[in-house]
Amino acid sequence: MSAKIIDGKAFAATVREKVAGHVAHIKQERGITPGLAVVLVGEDPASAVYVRNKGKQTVEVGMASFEHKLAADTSEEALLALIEQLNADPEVHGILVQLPLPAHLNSDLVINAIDPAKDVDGFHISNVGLLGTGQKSMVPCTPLGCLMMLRDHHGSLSGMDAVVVGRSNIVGKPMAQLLLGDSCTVTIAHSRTKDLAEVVRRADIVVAAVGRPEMIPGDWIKEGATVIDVGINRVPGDAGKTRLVGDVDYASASERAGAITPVPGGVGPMTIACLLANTVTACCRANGLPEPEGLTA
Ligand SMILES: NC(=O)C1=CN([C@@H]2O[C@H](COP(=O)(O)OP(=O)(O)OC[C@H]3O[C@@H](n4cnc5c(N)ncnc54)[C@H](OP(=O)(O)O)[C@@H]3O)[C@@H](O)[C@H]2O)C=CC1
Ligand SMILES: Nc1nc(=O)c2c([nH]1)NC[C@@H]1CN(c3ccc(C(=O)N[C@@H](CCC(=O)O)C(=O)O)cc3)C=[N+]21
Repeated sequence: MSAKIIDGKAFAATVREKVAGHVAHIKQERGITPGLAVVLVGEDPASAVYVRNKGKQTVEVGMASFEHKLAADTSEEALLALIEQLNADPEVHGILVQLPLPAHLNSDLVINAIDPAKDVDGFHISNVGLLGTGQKSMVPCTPLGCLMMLRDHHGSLSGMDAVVVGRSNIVGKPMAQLLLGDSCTVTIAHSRTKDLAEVVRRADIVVAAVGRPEMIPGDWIKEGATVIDVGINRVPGDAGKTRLVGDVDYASASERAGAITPVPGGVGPMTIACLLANTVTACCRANGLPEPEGLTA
């Protein structure tokens, strides 16, 4: 079988179009411009690219973008003071602190200082708890984007066997919660999992979020399964350049899968689109406006 390619780039464009429609409506009805603040600490070039892309797309959908770039040696007190200021700023509806933070900063402390209502990453303990108990929350962008693509492809996910490879707080765990919420039978695998190949072979849905280039070979994929590849790994390419690959060996996996997301052009663009969607949702909730439909979990 040759897999259907799930085009995250095209899907993300439709999400951004919906977001732009809601933004225009909110501006017209209430004179409010949804605003997203992104905080970057340090000079990591890859993070700087993401932050620039986010800022550009934020402006493109009609929202206000506030970028705060802090030196790598910024103190915890200074970062917490900025977060306090953004929490209090009525023009800021969403706050994202780019991770990972430099090692001298306690990221749990920093994230939990964000007003949960403005926590568009969905990483604050309140949002994690709300998601885990099936209550309305801010849902982490990457898992939300994956869920949107899965629902679009399958309709209902009820009763499907889903395997999430990776158990990070930002991808693996919230992904598993969302799949459980959609009534999948969920397995979370990680570096200590015994016989990962056997676990992955059972799956109707495989979500790979490991951070190891092409570690999942095609022969682990059940015939016809849906593969969502979250991994973003930069590896040496031709002529001294680098290229991006996922956590799944795309060439062999697409021979067996029913559907698969590419890297680049899969989960990555959906992550940014969902960040914009969460910002509009946060703005609506903050202003007592009806929630945008089709943009939340
Ligand atoms: N497309 C997008 O928008 C995004 C992409 N990413 C990408 O997704 C990937 C994962 O990110 P993130 O969750 O933050 O990564 P983390 O490093 O936080 O987590 C990786 C997880 O993979 C598990 N793991 C590591 N090695 C193995 C192995 N050999 N077999 C099975 N499991 C293993 C780890 O297990 P253990 O817990 O036991 O150590 C851990 O749970 C990265 O490539 C990252 O760049 C991340 C965020 C957004
Ligand atoms: N607080 C926080 N929230 C995040 O959501 C967050 C973060 N920190 N730190 C880093 C990771 C990573 N991440 C990506 C977002 C978009 C692409 C993306 O758009 N990727 C493009 C390719 C981009 C390129 O060419 O480099 C694609 O896959 O097609 C990738 C990765 C968000 N993260």
